[in-house]
Amino acid sequence: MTTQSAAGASPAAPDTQLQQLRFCFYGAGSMAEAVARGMTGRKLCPPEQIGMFNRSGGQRLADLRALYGVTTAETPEDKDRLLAEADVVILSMKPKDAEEALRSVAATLRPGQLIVSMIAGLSIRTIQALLGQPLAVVRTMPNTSSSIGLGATGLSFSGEVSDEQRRIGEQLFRSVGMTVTVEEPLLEAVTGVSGSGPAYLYYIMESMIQAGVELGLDSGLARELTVQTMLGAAEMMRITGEQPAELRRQVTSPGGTTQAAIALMEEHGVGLHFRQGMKKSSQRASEIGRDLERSVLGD
Ligand SMILES: NC(=O)C1=CN([C@@H]2O[C@H](COP(=O)(O)OP(=O)(O)OC[C@H]3O[C@@H](n4cnc5c(N)ncnc54)[C@H](OP(=O)(O)O)[C@@H]3O)[C@@H](O)[C@H]2O)C=CC1
Ligand SMILES: O=C(O)[C@@H]1CCC=N1
Repeated sequence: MTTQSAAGASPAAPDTQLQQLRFCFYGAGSMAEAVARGMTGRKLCPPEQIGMFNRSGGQRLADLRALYGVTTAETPEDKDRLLAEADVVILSMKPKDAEEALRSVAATLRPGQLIVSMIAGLSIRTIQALLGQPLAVVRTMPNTSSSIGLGATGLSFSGEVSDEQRRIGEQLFRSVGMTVTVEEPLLEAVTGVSGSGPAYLYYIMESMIQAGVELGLDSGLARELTVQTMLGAAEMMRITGEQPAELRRQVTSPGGTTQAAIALMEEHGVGLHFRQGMKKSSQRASEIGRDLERSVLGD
């Protein structure tokens, strides 16, 4: 029943068509910066063709200009111009700000522009209702690793998206990592796995470093060992194609140290609670989407 496909284990080469396009990030926070940094790092298009604005302006926009060479806007007129001139508008505000933000630009956007949303939970149907017209929408769930070209992004397309626009959406996120295409309802699962995913791994690494220090290691050393271990384990899975259970078996000597650690973790339900936490992220995305849909569409 679902379309699920993956592309781009490593970022795609710059695309000549994307070089011509104008992008506008509506919202200039962590996620907008992560994708813009990936785009400029990969030379997806000349940096001045990437527009960005936020609510508060000031130092944040000055920093983004200095770091990435992007174009920013502070006045309502300049924001409107960036939006109106963009081929691709990337919605990058928090879900709580989306309703007001989208309604306020409904009259500025026009058919032919591609709307890319990174907003957790917000459905294509709700976006189109807020914009007051059935514009072409790519709903996505990226993650912060896009900033170094190692993102993982789930994509879903509205019926209005042309083949050309679909390619633009895919290439945009392939330029900052790998992409998977799924039916829209599965974007909540992508949120639980890879959208929130970097935070789980940072959380594990925080614990590993803390335990290393409690065991007597210098904190810098504990950090280096932890990072290399995480990198090595991820690369082992990628390069060997082995199941993680098999790779874990290879580390675990009967009656040895790893077995003692895993047995204690299992006894305390670490794996179970980890899975429950991931499902909670996905459920939360659904709740956010339902609340917005109810507020906008009254469903
Ligand atoms: N962070 C992550 O790891 C991921 C986030 N997402 C999604 O990305 C979106 C952005 O998240 P994140 O970057 O973390 O959030 P941030 O809070 O870092 O950034 C939100 C940005 O939106 C701006 N904004 C809000 N309202 C308006 C408005 N009316 N006009 C102009 N700008 C506005 C804010 O401006 P100001 O600061 O001036 O108020 C800020 O620049 C969210 O919807 C989230 O669900 C998706 C995947 C991963
Ligand atoms: O925490 C959040 O709501 C966002 C969406 C996925 C990652 N961060």
